Amino acid sequence: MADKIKNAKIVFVVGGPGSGKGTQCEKIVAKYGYTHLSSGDLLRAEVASGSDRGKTLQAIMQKGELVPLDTVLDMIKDAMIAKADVSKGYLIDGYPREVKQGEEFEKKIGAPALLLYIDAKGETMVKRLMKRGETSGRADDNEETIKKRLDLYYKATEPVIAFYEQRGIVRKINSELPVDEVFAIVEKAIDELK
Ligand SMILES: Nc1ncnc2c1ncn2[C@@H]1O[C@H](COP(=O)(O)OP(=O)(O)O)[C@@H](O)[C@H]1O
Ligand SMILES: Nc1ncnc2c1ncn2[C@H]1C[C@H](O)[C@@H](COP(=O)(O)OP(=O)(O)O)O1
Ligand SMILES: [Mg+2]
Repeated sequence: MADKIKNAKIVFVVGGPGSGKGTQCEKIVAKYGYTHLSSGDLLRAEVASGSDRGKTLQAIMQKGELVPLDTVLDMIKDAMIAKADVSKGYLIDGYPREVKQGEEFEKKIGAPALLLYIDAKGETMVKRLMKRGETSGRADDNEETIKKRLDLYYKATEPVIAFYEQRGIVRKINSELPVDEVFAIVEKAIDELK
């Protein structure tokens, strides 16, 4: 595995629910042609397939909890391998959500070159998610689940940022700004990778 993707940069995209991870990843794909892998999207695809595994996942996600580490890591790994021949870079969006996920990823796949920390205030994230919930059809974009996701983000995911800060690969992105202004900051971080 490490061999197949050795020349591709791995970028972790971390931030709270509704911070704007997916929005910025789309723009990175458009400009840089990186492969975008959202753990949430991969999980929702499994749910949509109607499989038994999907049903179990759906119940966990609806409660705003984390699905088992092995499930999500295997999905990401398979998706990375499938794109290995064409990828110059990978955006790993929504992963790691806890320090242990980062450690296991590095054991099985490789080390990230950069962590984009998409940062917005709690109240901003709640507002955006409530708005997104009007059209997203996502079972977890409701007030009760949003609150749980936010709590879990502060408890489990923020330590991930501190963990990678020690390694000097974290770039904090102010996601309170309009989308294009946020992207201008993101571009600088990606350009520095080259
Ligand atoms: N910089 C921004 N300013 C205003 N709204 C934003 C910004 N970034 C994202 N949004 C909106 O907030 C919502 C959540 O964004 P999304 O990219 O889905 O976040 P995440 O993937 O982190 O949950 C979306 O409806 C999106 O259009
Ligand atoms: N790395 C991961 N580990 C465990 N569960 C995950 C996961 N990534 C996503 N999930 C599950 C739990 C999340 O509440 C749900 C939605 O994730 P998401 O689509 O990344 O949310 P968002 O983009 O709003 O931050 O999927
Ligand atoms: Mg997202």
